[in-house]
Amino acid sequence: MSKVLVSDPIDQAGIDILSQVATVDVKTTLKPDELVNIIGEYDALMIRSGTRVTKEIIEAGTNLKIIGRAGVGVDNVDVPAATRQGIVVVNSPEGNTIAAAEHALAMMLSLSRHIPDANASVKRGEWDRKTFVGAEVYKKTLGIVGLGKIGSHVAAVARAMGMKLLAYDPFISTERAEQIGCQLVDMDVLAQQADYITLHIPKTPETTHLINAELLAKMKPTTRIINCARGGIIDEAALASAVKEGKIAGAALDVFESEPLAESTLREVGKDIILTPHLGASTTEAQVNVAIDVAEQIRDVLLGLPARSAVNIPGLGPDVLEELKPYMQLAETLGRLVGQLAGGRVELLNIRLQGEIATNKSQPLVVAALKGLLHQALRERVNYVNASIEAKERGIRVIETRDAAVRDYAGSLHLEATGNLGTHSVTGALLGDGEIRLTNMDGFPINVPPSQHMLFTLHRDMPGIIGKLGSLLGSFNVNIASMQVGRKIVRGDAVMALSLDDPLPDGILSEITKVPGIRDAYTVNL
Ligand SMILES: NC(=O)c1ccc[n+]([C@@H]2O[C@H](COP(=O)([O-])OP(=O)(O)OC[C@H]3O[C@@H](n4cnc5c(N)ncnc54)[C@H](O)[C@@H]3O)[C@@H](O)[C@H]2O)c1
Ligand SMILES: O=C(O)CC[C@@H](O)C(=O)O
Repeated sequence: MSKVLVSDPIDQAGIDILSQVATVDVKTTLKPDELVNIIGEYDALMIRSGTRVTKEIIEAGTNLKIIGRAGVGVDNVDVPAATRQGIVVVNSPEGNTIAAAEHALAMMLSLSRHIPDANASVKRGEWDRKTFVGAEVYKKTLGIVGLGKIGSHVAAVARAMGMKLLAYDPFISTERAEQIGCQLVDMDVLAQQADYITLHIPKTPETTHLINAELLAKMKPTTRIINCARGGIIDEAALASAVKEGKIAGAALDVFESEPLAESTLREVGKDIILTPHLGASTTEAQVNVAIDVAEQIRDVLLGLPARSAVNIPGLGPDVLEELKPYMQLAETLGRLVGQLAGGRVELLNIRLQGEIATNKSQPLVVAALKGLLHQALRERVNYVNASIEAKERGIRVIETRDAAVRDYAGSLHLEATGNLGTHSVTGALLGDGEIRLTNMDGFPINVPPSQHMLFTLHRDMPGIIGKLGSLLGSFNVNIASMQVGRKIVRGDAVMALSLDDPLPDGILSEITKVPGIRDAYTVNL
């Protein structure tokens, strides 16, 4: 049975799902060196934001197949190191969207009305109404930095509260922003005009210290900033000075450059800075959502199925996976087949996507074909995560073409592999019931389902050849399950595709090519 380590507090709903397929150990107080020492035992690791999954931990995780982040941000995982080792990294892109958006809105209102300090003063026995005079958000301008899932929900609620909306997001179209009721502007305009600025972007090299002393200097003295995205997007020292010196009115922060927040000038500023301990996703609802979402993906990967929200499988989002899932198996099967037909060292793989799969969302099919192609050499070491890297490192050139006009099946794939032993090609399609059909081999039309053990021959189409091959296989105690001949012209060249109940014994291929008329024979195990 597989073993899963849960190293941060995760809702029981997630543990229950994992327990269906694995032994689950919940250890939420491990120090980094303790995690390095035990991670080798586990097939999967499930975390929240508390565990930092470093390269050292990943390298010690020799059995790891998947790291599941119960939340959005994967900045606490060394994703390149995981990719290199073929470990899938998944997250829950939507499970805590509402929770994080509502926390940002709560922070905005709390900051405007001094709720945390007013509450503390009443609890101290005071009744001070002068100190806590606030500001309204109605008719004020909210500048949203990052108009993704959380930013869009914040926009919808803020609009309903009567706020005017500006947004900065270089990756969002003007039409999309207008749909949400936002005017797209550049960061400087947003900084100069907004009364409230809320951040909903990932932390990347481009966004680190996006809010710095220079930008703070452009803001109005009445501006308030909310950060429920990631620590480090704001230069904390510059922010603390700007609020202290009255250059801006205040800030509400849920996330910090280093967490837990150590000694910091942010604590010294008083009622105009509100701090919460990374609570954006901490609602009962969000924790159930993310736990279920990520646990289901870990379960699927441990069962050999693809994950719907893998962050390190190029192009494979949930919507794409839904559409391409049936074709992934086809691509991998054809990759395995053509790799074994080509034998030796493959240098070039031509992939043609035909019919309904000839779209620009087809990159996962290329990855699946490469995974199949490399299976012979790498076995279980190759997977959807590292197939492209492994192919590149082996010097395999990949050429991808698309032809939507081919309509003999709804969608079909044609793979041609060229290596030091020659060139071979296969085509395959899916039938209406999802069954795979091999429809062409080396240019000869066939119509056979793939099977575990197969034999292909290239021969001259002449009487008696099938009988001789059958007798030869019989003499080696190999049972034929099905057989089909594909030819272009009568008595010309032909291929034979045989499904066998047993693997071919060593040495039989050279006997097969001694049969008069048979030029070549290839054994394939799928
Ligand atoms: N505080 C919490 O507990 C909590 C909870 C959930 C999410 N988060 C964080 O909130 C952030 C947003 O999450 P989301 O689900 O909305 O993500 P998302 O991917 O849906 O949206 C992010 C948006 O940022 C934009 N963006 C990327 N780089 C940018 C740049 N350089 N400048 C401006 N915009 C840029 C993208 O185009 C995208 O629209 C993430 O950092 C996530 O980790 C925090
Ligand atoms: O795990 C958490 O509580 C925080 C999650 C949040 O930061 C996220 O990026 O999803």
